[in-house]
Amino acid sequence: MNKKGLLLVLMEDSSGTELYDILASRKAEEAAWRRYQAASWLENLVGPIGISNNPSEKEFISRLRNGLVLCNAINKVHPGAVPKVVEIHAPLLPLTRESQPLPAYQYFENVKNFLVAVEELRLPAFEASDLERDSLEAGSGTNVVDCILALKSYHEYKQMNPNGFYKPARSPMVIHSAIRNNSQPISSDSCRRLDMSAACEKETPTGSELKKIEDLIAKKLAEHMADTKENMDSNFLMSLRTGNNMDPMKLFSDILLSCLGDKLQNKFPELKSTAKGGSLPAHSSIKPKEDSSEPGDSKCCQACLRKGNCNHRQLIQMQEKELLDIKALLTLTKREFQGLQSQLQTDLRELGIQVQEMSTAALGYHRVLKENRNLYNMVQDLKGNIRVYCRIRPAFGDRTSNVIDYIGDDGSLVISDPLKPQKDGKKVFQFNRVFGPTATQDEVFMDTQPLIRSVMDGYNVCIFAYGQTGSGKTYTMSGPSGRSTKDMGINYLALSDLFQMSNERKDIVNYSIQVQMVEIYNEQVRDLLAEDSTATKN
Ligand SMILES: Nc1ncnc2c1ncn2[C@@H]1O[C@H](COP(=O)(O)OP(=O)(O)OP(=O)(O)O)[C@@H](O)[C@H]1O
Repeated sequence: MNKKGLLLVLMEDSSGTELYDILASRKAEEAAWRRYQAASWLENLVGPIGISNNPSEKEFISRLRNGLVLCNAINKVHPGAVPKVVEIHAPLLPLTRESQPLPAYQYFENVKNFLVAVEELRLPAFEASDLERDSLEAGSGTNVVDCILALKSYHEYKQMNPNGFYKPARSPMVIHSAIRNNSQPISSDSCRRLDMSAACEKETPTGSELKKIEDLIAKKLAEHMADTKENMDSNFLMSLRTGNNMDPMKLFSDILLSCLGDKLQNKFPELKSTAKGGSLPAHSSIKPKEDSSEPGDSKCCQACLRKGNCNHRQLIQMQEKELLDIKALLTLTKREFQGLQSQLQTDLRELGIQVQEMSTAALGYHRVLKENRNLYNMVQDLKGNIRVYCRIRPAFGDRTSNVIDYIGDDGSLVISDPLKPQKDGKKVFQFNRVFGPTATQDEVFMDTQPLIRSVMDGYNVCIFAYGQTGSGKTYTMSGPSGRSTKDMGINYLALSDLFQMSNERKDIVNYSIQVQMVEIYNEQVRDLLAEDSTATKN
């Protein structure tokens, strides 16, 4: 079954007369309200026009028939819109053809000029004939009212936006008017049923009139449905067909909303809240956009719609975008962190390898050091565990005669006694090394110094001087008398070397150094550092 057929069945199933009366009553109320708005605005704009508070369509049209009020109004809204207005100086009485003081063509001039001006402002116009007939046809007054209310909207817009571009809004009533203009005219009798005038409001439509109106509504609804997508599903139609107990006005509203769908809701956002309030059937295929969101969000947006301002969806979208950015950043950071972790592990592995290599090198070094030490001490052994050096003290004063005949580099010493024959007077001695009278303290210590290192390696070493009185033992071992640091003897130089080497090896070996001073004199040993230095030991 096609849609038109469905709608016709629907209209027949509803109680026709009752539905028609309710529809007519609602439309009449709305038309009266709009006439009142148009008349009030005109009076505010151009002054009293002699019209009642609740004008009938006939009264309203008769007041505007000469076009004077309309021209004055549009000139107030848009100065100069109608350059030449035909003035009428007559009391404010209802104007019929008989009471018109000027020829009708002059009034027609005003109306024609007004309509031209309205066209130039791109506002919905009406036909001049809408004002000419005393017996009005259905919708004639509606067109005029629509035009005046559009002019009113234009005026209000221009007052708020002097330089703005006015885009005329189409209200459902304007749509209704347009439909009427494109359709065949409805009989004046039928139209009278939609009027609020006392003469018409109680009349009951005949069957043929009712059928005509029903056909017209069904045709227009079917045209809208054809223009839109499948806005009505079979469930909805079935429910309508069987919905005998439904409120007829609600039913009509549902049909309109279903047929016009999003197109109408987009043009008139206020219908969204109406639709959400229950006018749309729950099973309708037309769903408000908010229905797809969360319940809390929907409530929130309803509240915002009432305020005329809703930015929650935009905020949510922004937050979702930020969330995505943060997620991307987190992923990037995780990747960088993993890269750093991997790099750190590589560095640690390389460091471990280097430490291992250094440890191996250190072990090798210690092994080599030990070997070197062993070789060193072996050399010292080879040089002899007991070494004897000879130092010749310089001669003093008049004892200038020199008995030293020869000092060899190999430690040989030849002494000649001038008092004895040549052969018997010569004596040869052999030492490890012989230091002549000119040898310095440092030269003597140089040969002793390797033994100090042997001490630090754990070998026992003993150095002592032997000789007759005044031969220079004290001088060689301690140095010249007095506190001079110049020409220090072997004892001081050896101790200095000992502490220096101990300091160099402090990280490897902890040395403990003790000093003891004894004197061996006449076969007796005396502790020189003891408090009772007179105590002796044999
Ligand atoms: N190589 C030297 N050069 C210059 N002066 C020296 C040298 N050897 C010793 N003398 C001087 O000779 C003197 C005697 O030396 P020293 O006192 O050292 O002898 P000694 O062997 O210690 O005597 P004693 O056994 O009586 O103590 C000192 O005045 C000392 O300065």
